[in-house]
Amino acid sequence: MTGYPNLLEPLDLGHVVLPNRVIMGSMHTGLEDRAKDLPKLAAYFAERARGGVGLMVTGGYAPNRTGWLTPFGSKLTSGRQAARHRIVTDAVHAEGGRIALQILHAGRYSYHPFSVSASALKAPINPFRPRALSDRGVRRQITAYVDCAALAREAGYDGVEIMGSEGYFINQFLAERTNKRTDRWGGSPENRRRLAVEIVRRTRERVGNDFLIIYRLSMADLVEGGQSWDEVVALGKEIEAAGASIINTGIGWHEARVPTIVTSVPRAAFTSVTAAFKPHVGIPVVTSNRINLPQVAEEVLARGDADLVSMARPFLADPEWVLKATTDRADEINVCIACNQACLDHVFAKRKASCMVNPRAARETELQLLPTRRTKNIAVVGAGPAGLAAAVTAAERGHRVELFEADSEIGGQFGIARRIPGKEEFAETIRYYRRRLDLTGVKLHLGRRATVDDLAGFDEIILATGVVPRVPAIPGIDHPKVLSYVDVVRNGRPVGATVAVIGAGGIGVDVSEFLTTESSPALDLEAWKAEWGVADPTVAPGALGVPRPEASPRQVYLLQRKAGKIGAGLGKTTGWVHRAALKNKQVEQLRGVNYERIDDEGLHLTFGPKRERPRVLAVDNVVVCAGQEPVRDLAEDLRATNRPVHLIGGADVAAELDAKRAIDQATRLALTI
Ligand SMILES: Cc1cc2nc3c(=O)[nH]c(=O)nc-3n(C[C@H](O)[C@H](O)[C@H](O)COP(=O)(O)OP(=O)(O)OC[C@H]3O[C@@H](n4cnc5c(N)ncnc54)[C@H](O)[C@@H]3O)c2cc1C
Ligand SMILES: Cc1cc2nc3c(=O)[nH]c(=O)nc-3n(C[C@H](O)[C@H](O)[C@H](O)COP(=O)(O)O)c2cc1C
Ligand code: SF4
Repeated sequence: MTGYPNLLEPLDLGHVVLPNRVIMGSMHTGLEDRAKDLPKLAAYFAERARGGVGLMVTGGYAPNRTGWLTPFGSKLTSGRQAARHRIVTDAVHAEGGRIALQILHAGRYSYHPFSVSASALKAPINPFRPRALSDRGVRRQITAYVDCAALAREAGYDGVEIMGSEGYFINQFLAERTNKRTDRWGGSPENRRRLAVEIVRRTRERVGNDFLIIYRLSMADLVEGGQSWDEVVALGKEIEAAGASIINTGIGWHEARVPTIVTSVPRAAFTSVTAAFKPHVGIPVVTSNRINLPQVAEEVLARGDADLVSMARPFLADPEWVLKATTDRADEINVCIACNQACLDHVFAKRKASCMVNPRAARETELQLLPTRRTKNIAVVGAGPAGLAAAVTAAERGHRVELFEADSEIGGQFGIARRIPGKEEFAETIRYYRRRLDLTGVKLHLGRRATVDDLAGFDEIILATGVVPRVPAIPGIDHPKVLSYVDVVRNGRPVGATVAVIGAGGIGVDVSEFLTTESSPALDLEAWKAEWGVADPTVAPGALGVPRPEASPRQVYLLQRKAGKIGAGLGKTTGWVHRAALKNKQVEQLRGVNYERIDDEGLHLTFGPKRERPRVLAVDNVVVCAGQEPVRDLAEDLRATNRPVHLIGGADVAAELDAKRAIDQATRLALTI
């Protein structure tokens, strides 16, 4: 018996028994879009089925061209396409798994000029204005859903998930915000619900009773004009009566200005919403978002918040999540740290999704971990993310690996990142690697700055020596009030009440959050809800309240030379959250500045190419976050002795917030060395 009795309890759904309470939530990876990628998708899902997840849901497939999220994206509209999906469903079934296909009609979120919706109202996040559907047009969309579900059945899927949340087509009919119709598809709440209910009812009629219909129901829209709680509950009841097997939780429309999945969102932040909904229906209810560890999932289920938990990104990070939980190896789980860097940010950039902490995700056929044919003695220098990934992967393949780390702890800059409020999850990656070092038998030398002599006798030398903060050439940069981000965040050097942060890249943004936050809202759900204005959905429509951020203990100025926006290099899904957080904390952002000098008076600035508008910021401290320099001394020394070296991670390319590249590069090297 493991410590997760609720999580691992089977669920009898009549015609099928799920072996546990874990669903892998829907994620569009980009492998759905082309037939030639289906074998890769099959390998991706098969690996996760082997890992023991109870039920998986594919990324969204449009039921017709108008519902396409992007032109030539994923859709399931013909028998020929359905036949090709057999490779996916057979692979999953061969591993003893179950898989449902998600039907997602994007409505006004469709990124093409032929989009349709309830009304001709443009979404704030899409330049294309949709066409309002006629009555016949609405009926044709319903038929498309039903046909798509029938094709999914023909393709061997165990069910479908009807995507009714996140602001997509069905939501656009449900909410007053986007449905201004006066016919039988709009006006009253009953009329607005008609589309969703008809889709489920007619799908059940068509597919029969031995096929799962999951309905993803938006329980908290998090936008003005969203559904009231009474409407949410009434919808749930009607969806159940129409024949759904399971109701899944959807949180927040894409256009909402409340973060719902980034790393600063507390774990299991929205399960109370599912808990409020669950008593109103008799079918099993799934909860979702930011559940990443077995103990978190277990607590959610033990509290009775839901019958099942859906985890999406955690299965990118670790396909064996369930297997490890079941076999008392939770400490071996590679935890999703909710960075979005290789998954959602890739999808938004029209790249195929993967995972920062698991570069093999959705690359299973390409990046295979095969035992080495010739065991080598390998030295890895530096136990940051790059060195750790290289060391454990090489050792897992059968090499003898020694890892040298100058610091007294492993983790490199992740040891700094984890101290940023809202980035505590980064500690999980360090924990994961610590465990994997033990399991793979890597010989770790902590507190040992490797020298050329230490590296004699190894067949291969991998240098992952990382970076050091760059010191900009500003007059007065050696003034005692000047500190580096390492001094402040890692070494805990005292900082005064007014501070200027030089450099508004990812680290400058993080340091500003560090300086303006006393206790991390990510660890305090109520404080986080207050900061972002997340209210009780049973009282406030759409769960929208008034944001009330805690006052900052400091006045912080965040400065950059460039005129563009702060944190411009941050991902699309995370950058806006950081910018909004800094605004909440009244961090003054100054762009297009020239740093003239630093002295007892403070930081002297001018603005623009003509060095105009001189201004002195009378600050107690200046914290420098002005980029990094690669640490390559050892590489140069080794090359001078004609020893070949592999340079990886920050030591190879000193870019900010670049762990994704570092881990990917390290893993690929170790898989071939
Ligand atoms: C505040 C902060 C927030 C961040 N947030 C993110 C984020 O959200 N996303 C992201 O992708 N990245 C983020 N990063 C950057 C990320 O941490 C780095 O890109 C990543 O750590 C680079 O990995 P690395 O292994 O190449 O180098 P490092 O992490 O710099 O590790 C290098 C290691 O080598 C050791 N070393 C150096 N020389 C020797 C020697 N001669 N012998 C032995 N050991 C040696 C060092 O002590 C160090 O531990 C953040 C960084 C900071 C500081
Ligand atoms: C790369 C990516 C793609 C996604 N695509 C879909 C999708 O096609 N349909 C959907 O309902 N949700 C999609 N989601 C949202 C997830 O299903 C889930 O709600 C979200 O990631 C939060 O859960 P998690 O914290 O367990 O990842 C996607 C999420 C990610 C990260
Ligand atoms: S890239 Fe980041 S958010 Fe996405 S699955 Fe991996 S760890 Fe999680």
